[in-house]
Amino acid sequence: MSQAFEFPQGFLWGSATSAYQIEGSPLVDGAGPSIWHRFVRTPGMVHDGDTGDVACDHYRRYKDDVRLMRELGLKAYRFSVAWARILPEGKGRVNPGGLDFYDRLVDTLLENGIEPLLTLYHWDLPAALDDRGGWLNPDIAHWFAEYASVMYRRFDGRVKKWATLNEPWVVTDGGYLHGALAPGHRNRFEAPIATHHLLRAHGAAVQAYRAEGKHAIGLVVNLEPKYAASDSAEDRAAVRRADAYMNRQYLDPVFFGRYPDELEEIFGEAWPQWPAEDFELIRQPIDYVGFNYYTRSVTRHDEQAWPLKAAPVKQHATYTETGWEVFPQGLTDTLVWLRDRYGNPPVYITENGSAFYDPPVADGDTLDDPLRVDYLRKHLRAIHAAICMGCDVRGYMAWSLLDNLEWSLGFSKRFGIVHVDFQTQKRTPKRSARLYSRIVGSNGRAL
Ligand SMILES: OC[C@H]1NNC[C@@H](O)[C@@H]1O
Repeated sequence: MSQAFEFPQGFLWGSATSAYQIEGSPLVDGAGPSIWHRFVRTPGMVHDGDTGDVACDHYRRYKDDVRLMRELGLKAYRFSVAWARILPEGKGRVNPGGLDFYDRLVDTLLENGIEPLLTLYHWDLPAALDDRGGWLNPDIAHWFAEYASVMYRRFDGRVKKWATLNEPWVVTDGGYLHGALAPGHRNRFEAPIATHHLLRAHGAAVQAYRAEGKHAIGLVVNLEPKYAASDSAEDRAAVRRADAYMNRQYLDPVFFGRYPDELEEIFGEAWPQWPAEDFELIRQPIDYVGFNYYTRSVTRHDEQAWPLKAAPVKQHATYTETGWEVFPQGLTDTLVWLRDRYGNPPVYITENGSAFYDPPVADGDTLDDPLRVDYLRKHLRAIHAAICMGCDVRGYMAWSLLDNLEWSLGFSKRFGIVHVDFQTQKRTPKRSARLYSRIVGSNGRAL
């Protein structure tokens, strides 16, 4: 092992999942339906008609999965809570059965020396709130803060790292602009409204945490660095629009209390004006940034590309099964960008991983996944390089612990470092899991 890639002492090594993608049992023990429980039943919206009705059956198998994390030597586990298990109607009546499940999960993690990192919202809005307009209803900031407070009071003694939202950009772009994700709207007037209400909900939940919590709370964003396809003014302007829309649209309001100027250019008449007090709520200081990294985009001007007038340019490179270029340098570049633009905030890589075709499970207890091994090694080295440049990166959560439901792609794309046979629910660590275990155990020296 080399000292070349040793990470700082206390660097937090773990893995990540989300409720709807792995739990199954969506309506048991008093839970209410989520918008994904509905969306997967919309013909044609999810690959092969796959649903989260069973998924990885984690709701019932969580003890085995925690044992698997312990055997891999993981120190932390990032998971999300299904809001509709806690508040079946999204607000008002609290469901003891839902709280009890997450009690069991958190206690099992702690008994196994694994730190829980809890995300309050990972896309599975209670359907009852969607019936009231969901992220388009300004009252959702209060509904979300009410839900968050129920969770803080129950778990803050055991959970020390909270996140309000996972990837608000995906919620808005997928759920309200392009319609590929729940609730499946395609409306350029709704998208900025959903964005703003997501940010207000984030701020309200952080404000509630400051009144009730004693530890750390942050926001998880997906960031995708944009590189100009040429040095032309058109392509550089396209990069600015794409970067504003995907990367600065959420962090600028949180850190600066304002949206990037490019968004009014992008949305035009559909871009609302918001009252100043909203930004005072949104810009509540956070304790860390959760950064989900997968890929970059080489971007050119495209007059026909709605609404950004920007389009990706394919590269001569390795691409994952989800069509994402493998580009570890983008992770280093974006960490440096975060350091310089937002004052070097503490950052946890809350998701990073890759979907590649996995051959059928080999005999014995490991499945070979060379492309994912290569992706993992190169991206961890990219993080190490950023740390050496002074970026305050404090942890890494591999996406994902398990193969799971990749939203509208169903079970067709496998991100897990552990293979799941969805017929038998058998878990089989892949070679990437074995490597990751050695990296965790040596704090990076095995890289
Ligand atoms: O596409 C891979 C992952 N990206 N971030 C959000 C997760 O829910 C996805 O599975």
